[in-house]
Amino acid sequence: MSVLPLPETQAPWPARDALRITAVRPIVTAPEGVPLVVVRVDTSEPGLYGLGCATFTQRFHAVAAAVEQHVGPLLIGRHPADIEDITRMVHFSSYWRGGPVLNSALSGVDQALWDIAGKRAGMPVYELLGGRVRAAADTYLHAGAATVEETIEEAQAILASGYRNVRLQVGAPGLGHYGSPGSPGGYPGSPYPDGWDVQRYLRDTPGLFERARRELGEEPGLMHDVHSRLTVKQAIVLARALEPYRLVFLEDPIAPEFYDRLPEVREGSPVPIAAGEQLSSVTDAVRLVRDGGVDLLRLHVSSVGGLTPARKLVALCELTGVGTAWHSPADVSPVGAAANVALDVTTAAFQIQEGHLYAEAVHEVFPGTISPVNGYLYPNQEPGWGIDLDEDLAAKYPPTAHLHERWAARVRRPDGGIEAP
Ligand SMILES: O=C(O)[C@@H](O)[C@H](O)[C@H](O)CO
Ligand SMILES: [Mg+2]
Repeated sequence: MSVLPLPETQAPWPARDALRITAVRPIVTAPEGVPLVVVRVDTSEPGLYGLGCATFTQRFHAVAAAVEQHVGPLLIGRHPADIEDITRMVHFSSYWRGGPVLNSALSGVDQALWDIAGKRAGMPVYELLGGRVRAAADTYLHAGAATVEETIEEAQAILASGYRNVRLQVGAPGLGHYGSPGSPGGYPGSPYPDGWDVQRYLRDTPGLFERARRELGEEPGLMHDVHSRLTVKQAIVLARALEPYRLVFLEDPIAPEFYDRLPEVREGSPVPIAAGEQLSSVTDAVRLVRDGGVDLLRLHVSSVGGLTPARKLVALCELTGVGTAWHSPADVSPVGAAANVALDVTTAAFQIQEGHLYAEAVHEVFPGTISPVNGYLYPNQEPGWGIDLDEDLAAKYPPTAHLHERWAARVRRPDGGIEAP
């Protein structure tokens, strides 16, 4: 990358001091098999750098190239304090803007700049955001097995280890089921025997929750992820069938292509609707909140462009009575997970945080990775995100094609037609 500042991308105001951005680069690493993309922004002050999450695991090469070739050079020579201006400049300068690739790249630099801001101030990012309104973020883990019995057992183990909330998914015939193992050849007489059958899913899912309430009791918070493959009416039928089990939320009932119909789903649903992890447009997220499409907004913070746009959406939620439940499974880096927690503990809109127990290798590559304590995620107390990246170790875990993408490619109905995965 050229180290020469581009005159056009510099601020038209004098910087307060001599600090400057000197380098921007992506680091891709897969310590638990999931390719994670992190951006490192270096400055003219020795030892002062920031890390940001740019993970779009299904298209990680494209994000890395966007950072390396397009976004990074725009930042050289800028003072790292101008986060708002820099991110607007990056966003608008491509003219055709947004989308998950460019927004993930933008998120990487944005979060890295917040990390630098925290390090300069000697404050964790949550203090820069105005300080805490709660001590920690309550979280949930996933239970998902081939049978109802095994799923309940997994849930029991999660609850026994200190969590109060658990997401339940149960397997079904075929390979297209989300969040739990299926079985090949589930529909032997069909054109595509590994297919996924919506009627079977609509029949099985309420049974899982009926059994869960019976065996887990009334106390645990329960949630379920449809993974975006129902019609509006099917979603309402499912939501009504789940009413007796008092879910914390029903997630992604319909595909993002039909989000303008989410208000209908929400209107007809007796359980809270959570959606938004697939959004890569701030404007679309605003519409979702403004038009009554969600009880809980579920951002993948890097796909909307980072902390800067996310905190504005948080404010919108807070001011309009909508909750937040950020996306954070294995395909968010520990830096992104820390950004989630910073938002969680600084807004009254927060409801619940998706949690993931990172493999030991992830903790080694990213010292400071937040671990839940009794099911709560506490923000790090160190300046910035409080998370580092051991690049030598990261290089020992080269990325390969992500399994999620290969799974998604064969989600079809038994008749062979592709489903939104
Ligand atoms: O809510 C969730 O954790 C899932 O929807 C995953 O994010 C999705 O499979 C992509 O990794
Ligand atoms: Mg989901």
